[in-house]
Amino acid sequence: MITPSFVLGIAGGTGAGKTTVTREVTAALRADDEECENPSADRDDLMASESVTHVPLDNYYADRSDLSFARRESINYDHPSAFDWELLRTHLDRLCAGRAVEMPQYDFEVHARTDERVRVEPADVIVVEGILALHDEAVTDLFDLRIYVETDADVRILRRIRRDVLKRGRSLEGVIEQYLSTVKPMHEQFVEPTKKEADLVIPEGANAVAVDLLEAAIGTIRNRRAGREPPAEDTGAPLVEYDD
Ligand SMILES: Nc1ncnc2c1ncn2[C@@H]1O[C@H](COP(=O)(O)OP(=O)(O)O)[C@@H](O)[C@H]1O
Ligand SMILES: Nc1ccn([C@@H]2O[C@H](COP(=O)(O)O)[C@@H](O)[C@H]2O)c(=O)n1
Repeated sequence: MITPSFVLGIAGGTGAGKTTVTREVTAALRADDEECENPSADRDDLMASESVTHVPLDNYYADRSDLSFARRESINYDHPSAFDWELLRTHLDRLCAGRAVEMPQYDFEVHARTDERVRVEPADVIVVEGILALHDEAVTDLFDLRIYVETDADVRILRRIRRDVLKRGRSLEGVIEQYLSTVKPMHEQFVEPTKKEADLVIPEGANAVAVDLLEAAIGTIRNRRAGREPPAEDTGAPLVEYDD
């Protein structure tokens, strides 16, 4: 049984780059862990190693399969009430206690959970990522480090149009209508204000400097907790916060 030693929360607006930051930090941490355990590991070994558990908030949209497609299409998915916070809290508590969860999966094309559940095992590091990852106090209290990814609204909507049309089965008109009616106002009312909860603000999504800093900070805290000496090059320097 693994009891996680570090829980990271990554919030930010739609299209900000949260998933990309999560992917890069995860790859960096897996590479670090694999290198410690197996200095000659190749890329396939790295992909197979599971030292990080990813918890996307998107999988915790409330199950509204009782509603018609038309009704589900009109839900405000950027309001906190769209999420099943209770299930998320239960699952995070279980993972933090070293127990596996059956994680729901979400299908954006039909605005509903799929029938599939994926068994997710706890790893040494847990990354919780989503637009409102820093919204719920009980969830935020679990985080050892809180990140807010900040990207200009025009860049985010351009990224979102491309993604929603290509990958989420949406029309251009639909994306624009949803953005103006709910995504933008909810971002301003609920998402952006969570920036003040963050320990670190990362501009533009993934960038090499930010990922290196995150990796070093997580490594320092994990080493300290495990009672290990930091590597020679690890200065234990404090985290850097980016200003607006
Ligand atoms: N720093 C960056 N520079 C350029 N494109 C980026 C950057 N970060 C993310 N992207 C791209 O923007 C899109 C949205 O990123 P994603 O990480 O999925 O955002 P989010 O999870 O916040 O919605 C993706 O196509 C991704 O490749
Ligand atoms: N059925 C749904 C559920 C959610 N959305 C949108 O997804 C966005 C959050 O995901 P990101 O990967 O962009 O962070 C959120 O802004 C919702 O509007 C949706 O369109 N349909």
